Amino acid sequence: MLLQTEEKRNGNPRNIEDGVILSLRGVKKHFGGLKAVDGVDMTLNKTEILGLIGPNGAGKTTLLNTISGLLMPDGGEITFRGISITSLPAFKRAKLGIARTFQIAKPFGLLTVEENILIGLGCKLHGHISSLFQNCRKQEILQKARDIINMIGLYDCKDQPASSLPIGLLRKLEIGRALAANPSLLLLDEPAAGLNNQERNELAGLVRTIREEGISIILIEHSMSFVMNLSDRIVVLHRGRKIAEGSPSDVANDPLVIEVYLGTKGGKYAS
Ligand SMILES: Nc1ncnc2c1ncn2[C@@H]1O[C@H](COP(=O)(O)OP(=O)(O)OP(=O)(O)O)[C@@H](O)[C@H]1O
Repeated sequence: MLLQTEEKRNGNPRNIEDGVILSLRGVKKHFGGLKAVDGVDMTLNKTEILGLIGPNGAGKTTLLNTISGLLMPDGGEITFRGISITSLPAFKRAKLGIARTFQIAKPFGLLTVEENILIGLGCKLHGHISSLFQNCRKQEILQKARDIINMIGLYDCKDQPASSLPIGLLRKLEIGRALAANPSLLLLDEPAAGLNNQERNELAGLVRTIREEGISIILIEHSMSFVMNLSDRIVVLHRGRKIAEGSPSDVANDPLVIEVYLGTKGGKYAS
């Protein structure tokens, strides 16, 4: 098995409700008078792909940031694998198994694809990259890096500097770097933005493979075909509030979602 999730490492996960890996209750994040996230309740099931959609400025990235710990919520409770993480800093959430990608991929451009993945593995396993090259587990770590590189489909360019990659491959590398942290929850912020159809299809295949490895996924995306085809369930945000939740077709048929976000393009996903 390529990646070991917490469940696979430890047998039964600690103390979590049946099937639920992440739970948000009344989560709020305000910027001055702006209620960017305004009391959101949400759950994520194990190995579920949850699409998070809504108009620009709806609060999607802000909500993701409160889950990853980049932002501390101003109210509410976030539980991950049965543990309250509401006030934990980002690095502690990462240690518990939450990894993310950003809207703009920022790899170490001068380093190769493989070195970028090794940094993720080194930070996870040893705390500092320099120790990676001295320790006796070098072969094992290199093998893990190769496994991840194979999984993201970048083996042929593993020795190329990251800065030389086109955007479709950069997005995969960004995901590979997140996988190096051995997460059980992966947060993807607009991974398909700017990709052509072929790149999107490849990315969708990768996301499905990651789920098959036992990893739960929250996916923010404006590409409706991408998110509707991939997601088991969709949550719709508008002005910081959850306005709808359900299967892709339920959400596509929801009059309020059609009014504030999907418009007529929702019809295609309504069957
Ligand atoms: N650090 C910040 N300081 C002040 N306002 C912010 C900050 N971050 C986000 N906002 C505001 O919060 C609101 C929600 O932003 P957010 O980026 O979460 O929306 P979004 O749904 O992800 O939008 P998009 O689809 O355009 O990425 C917006 O009005 C945004 O301008």
